[in-house]
Amino acid sequence: MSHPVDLVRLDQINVQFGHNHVLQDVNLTLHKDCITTLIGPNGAGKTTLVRIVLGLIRPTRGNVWLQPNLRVGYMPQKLHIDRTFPLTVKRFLQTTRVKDASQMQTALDDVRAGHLMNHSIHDLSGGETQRVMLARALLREPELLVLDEPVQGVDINGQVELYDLIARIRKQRRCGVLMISHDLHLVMSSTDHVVCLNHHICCSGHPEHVSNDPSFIELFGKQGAASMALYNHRHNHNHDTHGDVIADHPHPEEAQRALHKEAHNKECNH
Ligand SMILES: Nc1ncnc2c1ncn2[C@@H]1O[C@H](COP(=O)(O)OP(=O)(O)OP(=O)(O)O)[C@@H](O)[C@H]1O
Repeated sequence: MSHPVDLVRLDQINVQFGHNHVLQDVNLTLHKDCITTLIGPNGAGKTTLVRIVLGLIRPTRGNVWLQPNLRVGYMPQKLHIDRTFPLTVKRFLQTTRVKDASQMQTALDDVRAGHLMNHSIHDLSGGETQRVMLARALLREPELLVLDEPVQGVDINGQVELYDLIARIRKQRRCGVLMISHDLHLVMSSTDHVVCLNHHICCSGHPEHVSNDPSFIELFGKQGAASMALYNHRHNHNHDTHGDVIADHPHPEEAQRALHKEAHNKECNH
């Protein structure tokens, strides 16, 4: 089992805006080749935590360590470009330091948007816009990719595709990924590590472990938590013609327990 490579270490991070204590004693380590997803209710401090990682704000208290010269690719929540400002995808990608056409084409191909190079940025669908923003973040050849709600404004099929794409990019590039998500169902299959944040870290770990954690259930309600547990239920037992579980196969609960154990061992592929 190889040792995980740390990209970012946050130690006892506190952030206060006036009297608003937004982050309290947050410890978080981001690893190479590991997708970490931040989930939590509105106003929980997720974007604030991401901004700490990006160095956009300083914590009121606590330490931030980044691997020296860490290359970070950032995909913001939304693109704010005036519709009256004519801008092609190519020109948008050129707003990075990269001007090389083949590099831009590769980044677009990697997010399955190779055909959009000369399209106007204003005419793209929600899913296409997110892909182009992802391509722009990839142009930095990031060792850490930071994605703030990457599937916002994308229809449900597009959301599944985007999460698959992110998982594939991680596999290809072996970068670390930090993303914020509200998609309690969808995120489960494409993340290694979930951090449930509500000003402090309520619970964290492998998605299947977190979905059964009492503090997670308290935060998202039984229904939300149960739907995720259901989503994660892999059908690793057989039924007879009446629908009963066949005895010589593991009972679902036993199988689920075994799965948790296996999942703990496999977290972050290490
Ligand atoms: N620069 C700032 N100055 C003052 N207050 C801020 C600032 N940035 C964020 N806040 C406050 O901090 C709290 C957390 O905001 P943040 O955007 O981190 O939450 P979030 O979990 O990302 O929310 P959402 O899911 O709604 O995007 C909010 O109450 C917000 O108003």
